[in-house]
Amino acid sequence: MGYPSTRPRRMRRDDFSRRLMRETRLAADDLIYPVFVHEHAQSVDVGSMPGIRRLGMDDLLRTAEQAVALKVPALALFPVLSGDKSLDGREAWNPDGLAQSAVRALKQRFPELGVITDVALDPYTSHGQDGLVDASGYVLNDETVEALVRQALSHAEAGADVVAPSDMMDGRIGAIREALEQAGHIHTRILAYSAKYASSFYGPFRDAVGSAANLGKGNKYTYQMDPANSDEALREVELDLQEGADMVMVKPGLPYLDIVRRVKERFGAPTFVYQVSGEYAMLKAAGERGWIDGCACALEALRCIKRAGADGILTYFALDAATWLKEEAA
Ligand SMILES: NCC(=O)CCC(=O)O
Ligand SMILES: [Mg+2]
Repeated sequence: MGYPSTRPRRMRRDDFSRRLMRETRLAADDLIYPVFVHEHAQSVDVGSMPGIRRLGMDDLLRTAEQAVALKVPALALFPVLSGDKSLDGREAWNPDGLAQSAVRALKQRFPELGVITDVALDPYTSHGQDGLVDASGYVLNDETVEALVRQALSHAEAGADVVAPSDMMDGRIGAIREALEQAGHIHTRILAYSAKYASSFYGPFRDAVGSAANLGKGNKYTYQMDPANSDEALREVELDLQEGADMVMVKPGLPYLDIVRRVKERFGAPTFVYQVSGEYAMLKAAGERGWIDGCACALEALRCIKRAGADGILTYFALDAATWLKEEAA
């Protein structure tokens, strides 16, 4: 027999056999669209995230309509406050606050669209941290958890389908789950940001929600995870699942796919990935300069996140990607 004895290229030769042996598929069903909503009627561009705007209520509803039409299953809502920031972030659990009002408006118009809310204090605190701080600036765990419980309950009462604690306090999933059960919100899902790393890729997001100036030179190293760690992510995910999380998340995405793979293999739980603002900004910027094919690279990144083990992806490309996928299939 001649050399080579095996020819893997046979299966790659034609489109039909490439399609037959494709191991994973990216679909609109896999995508969650993060949206920024603010109090003003006019929408405003986010400079460091081309194509992304802080939405006024009308545009938020228009965006939701597009998501429904493209079969994107859910939106993740991030409020941008201009005033009302305080040391303890109390606006976070105002039943008539921006997030709560946006949830009500969305669920009323688009009951079939999943609405995910962010549970964390950073959009609401004058210091830009995700929780309450002591005199030295240290983020207090148990006091913060109490505030997060109030915030999560106010979201559930407004009609949120999923509450997503993104704060990384210890024990908050258990506390929120117990409070939801006691209040009769037995159907409210919890998407836990379980392995959220202290990443520099969040920069454009902090511009978008306007917490960058509040945070100043501060950092989140005392609660978000060290990018050097992997075993710690498994311990965090295990705790959140024990405490009652329905879904877990790894964040950011592309530089953390080893974590995604370990989490999915170890626990087999619904596992989500947040392709964060910095990842989006890099792809957009290089695409706009013509240095890469922005659309092809975005779809490739999303496919790789899926291949690593993600069941779904929070991505600022969600609507674009759903459109491109539709065009590909046509
Ligand atoms: N809770 C959301 C974030 O902290 C940042 C997400 C991003 O950078 O896109
Ligand atoms: Mg934890």
